[in-house]
Amino acid sequence: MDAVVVRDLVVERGRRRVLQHLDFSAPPGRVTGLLGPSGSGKSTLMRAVVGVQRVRSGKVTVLGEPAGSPGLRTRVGYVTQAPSVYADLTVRENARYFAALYGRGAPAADAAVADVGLADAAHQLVGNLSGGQRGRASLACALVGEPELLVLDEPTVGLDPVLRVELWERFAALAAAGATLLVSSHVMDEAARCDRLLLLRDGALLADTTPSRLRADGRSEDLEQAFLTLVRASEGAAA
Ligand SMILES: Nc1ncnc2c1ncn2[C@@H]1O[C@H](COP(=O)(O)OP(=O)(O)OP(=O)(O)O)[C@@H](O)[C@H]1O
Repeated sequence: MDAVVVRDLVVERGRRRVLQHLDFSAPPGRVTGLLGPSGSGKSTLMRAVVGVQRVRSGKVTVLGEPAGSPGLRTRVGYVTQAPSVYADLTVRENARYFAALYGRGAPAADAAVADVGLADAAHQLVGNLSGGQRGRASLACALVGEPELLVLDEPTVGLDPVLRVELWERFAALAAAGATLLVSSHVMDEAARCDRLLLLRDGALLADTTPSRLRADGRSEDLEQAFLTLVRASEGAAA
């Protein structure tokens, strides 16, 4: 069974149609990357998957249930671009607080903090951390519940290259252990680390593909170049 199934999804925000008749499914135990330029609708689609976005029409099914169902609360982890951790608690206290909410103990919390590379900062108040560190603290709090589906909105923004690579390795390990990840990015070199790629442009799905298929279809080893070739081809087809 696919972990996420989206059928004919239409979302309007303000007076604009920001998602236009999207159809896709995300397989379990895989990292599905959601890529596209700023404003293409990545965050809106993630909000629809976690059930916090009002939709105009269409259907979003997550782990076999309608998106946003109460039964999904502990099965789905969501990390937004704005870190959602308590500034007046330390990193460790935050992780332990979320661990308690998920019925897990302190060792699980400490392991999640280490997983995001924050073991050395575990005793620091979140309010004193850098933006990138705060984002990782937020990620640790989502990981601690070991959700079956992790929805991560641009989790590597503001991180140095070493940390970015480490986090992507962590995502791959989570998927190998059975979790499903939906991860957005506007950096095409991160696309190479995904099993599946959804390329969004102007709220429409330009391609539902894999890194190797994108390279072949876009006739370039460079994913950014291949993506641009697809964009130009679609613009040519629309003209
Ligand atoms: N609260 C809102 N009210 C009205 N329109 C909105 C709202 N939030 C987003 N939009 C519009 O919806 C469209 C999609 O935005 P969304 O945030 O989903 O894009 P994105 O691909 O995640 O962008 P980014 O990479 O910059 O976060 C954009 O045109 C944006 O201006």
